[in-house]
Amino acid sequence: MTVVLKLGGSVVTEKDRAETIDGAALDHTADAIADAISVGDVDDLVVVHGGGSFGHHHASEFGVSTTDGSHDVDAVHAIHGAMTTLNQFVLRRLLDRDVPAVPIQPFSAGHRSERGELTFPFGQIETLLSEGFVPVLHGDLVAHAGEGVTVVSGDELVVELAASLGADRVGLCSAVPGVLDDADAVIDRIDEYDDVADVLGESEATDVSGGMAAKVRALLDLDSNATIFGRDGLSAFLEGDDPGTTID
Ligand SMILES: Nc1ncnc2c1ncn2[C@@H]1O[C@H](COP(=O)(O)OP(=O)(O)OP(=O)(O)O)[C@@H](O)[C@H]1O
Ligand SMILES: C=C(C)CCOP(=O)(O)O
Repeated sequence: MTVVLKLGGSVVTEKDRAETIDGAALDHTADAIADAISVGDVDDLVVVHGGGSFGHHHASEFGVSTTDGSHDVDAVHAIHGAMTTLNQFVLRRLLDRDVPAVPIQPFSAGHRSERGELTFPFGQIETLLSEGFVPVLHGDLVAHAGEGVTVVSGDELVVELAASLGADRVGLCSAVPGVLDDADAVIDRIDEYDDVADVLGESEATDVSGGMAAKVRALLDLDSNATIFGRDGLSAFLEGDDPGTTID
């Protein structure tokens, strides 16, 4: 069973305070992952984490998004540097619980064409999985023809990974319990973007990659189902349930 799990930046960081980890949430998340691996609920797991107050804060300061790039070398070091710092925090929490987590830095691997299409090699991830590791990727910057560098969101990586690895389960853990309707109730299932377009917005925090609207749009393009759930749904998702919202 191959599982791709995105830990939203809004879960693992305090998204409104620059470069601030949510230590308790990170502990809870790492516990849930370690438990799922130790009881055999998950064998092949790829983790992707988002930017939260590390990536988005710096990306916004330098005016870099998934489409607007920069040639400023300081922007590269600030944004990519913050993401590798966050990645170290996530890895440390997993390693402390004996999860064989290893880093994959998208900046060193992927690139975009002038049209913005992402190319990302997955051979190293497949091989690491078959050798028993848990690759941990993150939203990052990538080289972008004609733009310098742009942001690659963790959500984009999840979609590419799920398709390339033929993932059995895809989950996005975010700060909200699922996609919410206009009365703030969790929508159980989404199969058409237009059915929910009116309630989908950007993130309430600083976010350069499009918030919930971009997530739903990207996940609808996947052949397999994906699930969007909150912190409390993580263990249930890893046990095989579908908490929150299923994107068909
Ligand atoms: N209909 C909706 N239902 C739920 N959340 C919504 C909706 N519309 C907008 N949002 C916003 O989208 C946010 C989730 O997107 P966001 O990109 O912040 O999540 P994330 O993936 O956890 O963070 P990051 O991008 O840092 O990884 C919610 O916290 C909320 O502010
Ligand atoms: C802002 C950066 C560098 C990463 C964005 O990744 P996301 O939080 O998954 O959208």
